Amino acid sequence: MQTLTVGLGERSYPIHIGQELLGEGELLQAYLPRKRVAIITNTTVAPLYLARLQQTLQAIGVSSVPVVLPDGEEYKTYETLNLIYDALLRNRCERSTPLIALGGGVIGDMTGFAAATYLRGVPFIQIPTTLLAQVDSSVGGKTGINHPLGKNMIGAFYQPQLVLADTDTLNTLPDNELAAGMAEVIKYGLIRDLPFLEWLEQNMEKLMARDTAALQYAIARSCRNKAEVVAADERESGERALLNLGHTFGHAIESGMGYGNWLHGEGVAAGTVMAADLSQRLGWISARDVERVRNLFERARLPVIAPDLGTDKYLELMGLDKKVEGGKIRFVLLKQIGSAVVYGDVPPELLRQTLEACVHG
Ligand SMILES: NC(=O)c1ccc[n+]([C@@H]2O[C@H](COP(=O)([O-])OP(=O)(O)OC[C@H]3O[C@@H](n4cnc5c(N)ncnc54)[C@H](O)[C@@H]3O)[C@@H](O)[C@H]2O)c1
Ligand SMILES: O=C(O)C(=O)C[C@@H](O)[C@H](O)[C@H](O)COP(=O)(O)O
Ligand SMILES: [Zn+2]
Repeated sequence: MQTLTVGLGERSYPIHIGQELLGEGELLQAYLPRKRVAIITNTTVAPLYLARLQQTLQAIGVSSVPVVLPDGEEYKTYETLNLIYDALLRNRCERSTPLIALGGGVIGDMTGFAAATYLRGVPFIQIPTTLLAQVDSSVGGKTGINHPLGKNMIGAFYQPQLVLADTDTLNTLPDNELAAGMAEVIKYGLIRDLPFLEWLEQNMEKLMARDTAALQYAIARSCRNKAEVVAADERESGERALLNLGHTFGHAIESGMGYGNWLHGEGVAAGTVMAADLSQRLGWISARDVERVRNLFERARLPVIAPDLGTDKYLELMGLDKKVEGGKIRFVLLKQIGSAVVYGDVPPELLRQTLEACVHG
């Protein structure tokens, strides 16, 4: 097992990464003094891992209230959030009752937001079971739900007390979901960790074949990158925005195509190729660099051609991005491979060229 820390003063917390952690009650014990928790999960993850977690909790004398939600990005909504509140109230969960998120990023984001708001705040623990959640969404405290007009539009910054990433849970993850997580892994290399990007280029086939040691290394290195960024800029007043590489385009793809039709990681992959294309049009990176980015996503079996929503639709959807300032869209772009910046002065003509070029490959 490897342990990292997200350094946020008295709100600092550990990330434990390793095999068979769902059975390690001692890692949870200190966070459950009142011996009762609510486990928020979904209809896919519950049959796989709920009983195992409940057994582990029982062994340390902790009882649990399971809350099993419908599965899918299309359920990351106000209505589903309300199902969590209903269950917590019906079961008389108190301020001292921690919530455990057992699942992927959708469950983690919604559980975190429920924890931030139920009784004005209860403790929560992340037990991420997808690659994406283990490398990204379980760390850093961005919580929330979607709005029909835009991704993650309603939410709060609210940190978990503990992240427990049991890499064995990835054994049941479908291939396309493994690939989706890889998009965020590649992101860290592109924005701030060139040696990691080079390692990914050397090891992508091993990772996609689920080599245990390679996956464990990639998860830990991703978490280290994310933890450093979050510790430096918890509420995204600066550097944290770099974690949004590919997301301005990607979120537009997700909402424009209808939530759940493109996976988040798939939107990020195609969106990152668009960001690379735009960076090239600005003269910052070369055509070979763009090809390098495209090639790595392809090797991770991710889409590199964006859906043709129409240029005006893209512009409308991206106009709702959370990074918009004074009506101007601010993009995360590549100054060079391994180094990103936030840039708000993209000439409209170049943006249109990218939107037209990237939907045709
Ligand atoms: N808060 C953040 O910082 C942050 C970061 C990145 C992404 N996100 C959000 O995370 C979400 C995407 O997360 P995701 O990719 O984990 O998607 P997800 O939560 O929808 O999970 C993907 C699918 O895998 C299933 N699943 C989960 N664990 C499994 C397992 N071990 N075995 C088999 N199936 C399993 C899920 O039920 C679901 O069907 C998006 O809503 C995105 O906006 C948030
Ligand atoms: O943690 C962050 O900060 C990120 O931007 C991580 C992203 O991968 C993630 O998709 C996040 O939810 C996007 O944030 P948003 O503020 O653009 O909704
Ligand atoms: Zn993301």
